Amino acid sequence: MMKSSSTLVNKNTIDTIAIGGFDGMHIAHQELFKNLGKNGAIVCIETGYANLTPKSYRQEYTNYPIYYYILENIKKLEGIEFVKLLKEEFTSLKKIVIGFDFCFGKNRKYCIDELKKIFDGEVVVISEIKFDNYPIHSRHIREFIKDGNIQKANKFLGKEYKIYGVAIKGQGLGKSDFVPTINLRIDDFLLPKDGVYITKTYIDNIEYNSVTFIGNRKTTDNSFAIETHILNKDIHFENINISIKFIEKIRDNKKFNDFIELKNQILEDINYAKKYFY
Ligand SMILES: Cc1cc2nc3c(=O)[nH]c(=O)nc-3n(C[C@H](O)[C@H](O)[C@H](O)COP(=O)(O)O)c2cc1C
Ligand SMILES: Nc1ncnc2c1ncn2[C@@H]1O[C@H](COP(=O)(O)OP(=O)(O)OP(=O)(O)O)[C@@H](O)[C@H]1O
Repeated sequence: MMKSSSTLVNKNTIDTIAIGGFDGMHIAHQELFKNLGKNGAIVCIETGYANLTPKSYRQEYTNYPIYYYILENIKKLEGIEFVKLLKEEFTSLKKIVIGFDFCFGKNRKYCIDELKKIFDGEVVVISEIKFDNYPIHSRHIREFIKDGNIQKANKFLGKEYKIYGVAIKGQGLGKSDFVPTINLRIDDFLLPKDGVYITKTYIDNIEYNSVTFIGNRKTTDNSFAIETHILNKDIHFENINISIKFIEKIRDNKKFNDFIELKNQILEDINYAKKYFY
């Protein structure tokens, strides 16, 4: 199926929609999308809290066009008004796909039964999807990421957790005293717990194996940094868009007694990552 941007699709052809916040576009969200059919679309309610796939980054994880609605603008609607809005927006609407816990409208007082009564088309309800008996939800994935439990987060996401940022100027110490790194500024995305991670880094759509450090550089200037070292390559960039996929946490951030100790540890981290990749 071709990827359909919402700007390219004729809204009047859309006959099925899935509704929700869809931060992370995780495994359970993808189960909903399986019911969208040929002329489906995703209606994404923007809470302002999405930080796994903020803004329009969700489109990367589906071929269906996504239409964004700001929660603040629709949360006071009565049930009838909400359904009327959907039918005005999608004039061929026949089917709505939602999860077991979907509620909407003023004070979230309208849930599945009300939707079935108000909407004159089909309402498909997906029962709670779990992984190893644990319910899959964006809020749980955020907690795994905040704990550095990347492997579990990735299992729930159904893909490797990916963040986007911009390369910025560093201290200039890496290349001379440690290993070369690309320093990053990350906005909007949830950062994994401070520490060192096995990662893949994407620059100009090229994938590089890497290790990434997140945290205060306790051993040097104590300032907060996100730095990625590309394995087996000495490349340096600034002001370029970069994305990073997290694979596994290697260790916590640490203060070392001197630069030599830190350098030795960084080399060990690199070796650990190389064993994963090669
Ligand atoms: C794989 C890796 C692990 C790192 N681990 C630590 C650490 O545990 N503690 C710390 O203070 N700094 C750590 N750093 C950050 C270094 O202090 C940092 O790369 C160095 O200060 C150079 O910074 P610059 O790129 O801004 O010049 C790590 C960096 C890398 C690449
Ligand atoms: N585990 C799940 N099983 C089935 N449906 C789900 C599941 N999680 C979410 N949904 C459905 O997917 C849609 C999007 O939900 P939502 O954005 O609230 O996801 P979520 O992962 O539950 O997020 P949060 O943890 O922030 O509540 C809703 O229709 C919701 O009912």
